[in-house]
Amino acid sequence: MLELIDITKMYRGGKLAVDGVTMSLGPGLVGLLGPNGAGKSSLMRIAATVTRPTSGRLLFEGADAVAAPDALRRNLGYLPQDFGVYPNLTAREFLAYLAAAKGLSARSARARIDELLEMVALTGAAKRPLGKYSGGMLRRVGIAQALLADPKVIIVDEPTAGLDPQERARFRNVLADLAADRVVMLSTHIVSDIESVASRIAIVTGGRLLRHGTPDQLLQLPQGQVWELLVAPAEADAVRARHVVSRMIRTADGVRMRVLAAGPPGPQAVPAKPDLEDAYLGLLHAHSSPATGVAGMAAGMPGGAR
Ligand SMILES: Nc1ncnc2c1ncn2[C@@H]1O[C@H](COP(=O)(O)OP(=O)(O)OP(=O)(O)O)[C@@H](O)[C@H]1O
Repeated sequence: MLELIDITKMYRGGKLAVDGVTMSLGPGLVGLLGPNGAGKSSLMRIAATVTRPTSGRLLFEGADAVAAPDALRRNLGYLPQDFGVYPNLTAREFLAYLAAAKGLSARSARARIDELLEMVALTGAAKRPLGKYSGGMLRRVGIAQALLADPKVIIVDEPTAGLDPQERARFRNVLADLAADRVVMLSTHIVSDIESVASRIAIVTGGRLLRHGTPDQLLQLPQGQVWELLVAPAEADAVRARHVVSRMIRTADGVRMRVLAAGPPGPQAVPAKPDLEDAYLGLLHAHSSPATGVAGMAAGMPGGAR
């Protein structure tokens, strides 16, 4: 439904924020995962037709959405990272104002706003001024405004930043429901934000798309290369210097470490079942240090995902 073809974005001053990204998105939730500064917001602004790419093509239902963005814009809900509200308006007034700006009639706007407030669990708070809302409630207003025109494509930029775990979970569930028959693109630098809800995950760093695949395909990458071991506190630094450590916990018995390595990182190491955090860290490491990267992770990906 939405295709990005060899997209690049070079800002004034020469910063290459997006470097040849190609991805094709159909219904489902795609999680754009990458560290700060990876180019996620730039890519999302391009997909939302807010910024023009320096080169490359953006197609919506096969038609050029850079030269003629209106068809995509009519079908788009976008929640930018720096979403602002009018603090003196209530949620209902704010949504009514935006609905009018989008050209919805007052009557259909009223019905739609009721439906959306219910969906994001804000019906009870709809008459309170937005200035009195928590961060999580404001994000939910942000999602409601993105859904006003019942879009086919929903783009949300780091929507869970600053939310508590309960709000994060609620937000994830709302987006997962929406993704049943829509394209939902969500960016984050936190693996757990998307691991339970994304049908596909795109890993980006330095403006490049490292991998785009299903969670199962990504999980294949560190297969056989994840280990757990318990070391004395004095040995932990040496292990960290040699290997990618995806987790470590200090316990009464020593330091329990989870390590990515082609072979056992120590005599007591036992193999562990890879998770997405392992796959993500392994890919980032293989990209930044291809010579020492975890075996096979810089090369092709099983399942043909890219
Ligand atoms: N308008 C701009 N002008 C110049 N450079 C920019 C501009 N916007 C972003 N950049 C730079 O482009 C790179 C990618 O930024 P971007 O915001 O797209 O990344 P991100 O992955 O969304 O990061 P974050 O999670 O920190 O928002 C960064 O180095 C950033 O400083």
